[in-house]
Amino acid sequence: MSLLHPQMILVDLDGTLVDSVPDLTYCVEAMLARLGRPACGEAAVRTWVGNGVERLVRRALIGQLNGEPDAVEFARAYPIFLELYSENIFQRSQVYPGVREGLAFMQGAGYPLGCVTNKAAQFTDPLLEQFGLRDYFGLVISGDSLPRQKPDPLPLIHAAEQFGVQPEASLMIGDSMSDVKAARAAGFKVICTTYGYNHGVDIRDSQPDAVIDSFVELRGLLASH
Ligand SMILES: O=C(O)COP(=O)(O)O
Ligand SMILES: [Mg+2]
Repeated sequence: MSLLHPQMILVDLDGTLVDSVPDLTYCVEAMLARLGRPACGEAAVRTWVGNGVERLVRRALIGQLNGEPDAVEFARAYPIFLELYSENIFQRSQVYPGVREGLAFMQGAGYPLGCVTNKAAQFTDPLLEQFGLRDYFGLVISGDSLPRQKPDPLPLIHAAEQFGVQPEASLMIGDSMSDVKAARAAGFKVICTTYGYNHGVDIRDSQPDAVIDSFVELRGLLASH
């Protein structure tokens, strides 16, 4: 592939910048324990992350990706999870190797950067701040910032408008099929990480424009001006 030269780059958070599943698992399992239910294990949580914390809690209650839990049980469980996660956003989570180098490269090359996540804003901001990542981004859009989240293209189109850049001149970097679907629907190019969370499916099946094992590989894919 020839070097990409977008005018703006959006980056996903969970599974792309930060391995947040250890904290999410801790909170899901603590919630299940309070409800008198057995633990689900980290491997399952890894396949359930990506569509926001509300979907994560619904999936944990039914023990699978698709379907709906009992409404009364969900109404009991969700506030428990929110309380737990607000106190355990970053304690067990880590920035993936190569991410800081990749962000510094993109910033140094003059690319305007935004973060677009399905994570709720009350958790996004402290997580980015804690790891010193917030200042790379001129714009942060969370899962509840707009009426619709990824895979809907709305957050990507909104971000392009805010930066004053055409979607066709924009790039999304993410880890899941939601990132690819949102990017395609918005008219963005898309690069995916191989290490993130994609519901247990190989992200190559979604045919992103390129895949990377680490953000350091962005040097070889993006023009450095
Ligand atoms: O489901 C989540 O909260 C994670 O969302 P993200 O991968 O869009 O950051
Ligand atoms: Mg993600």
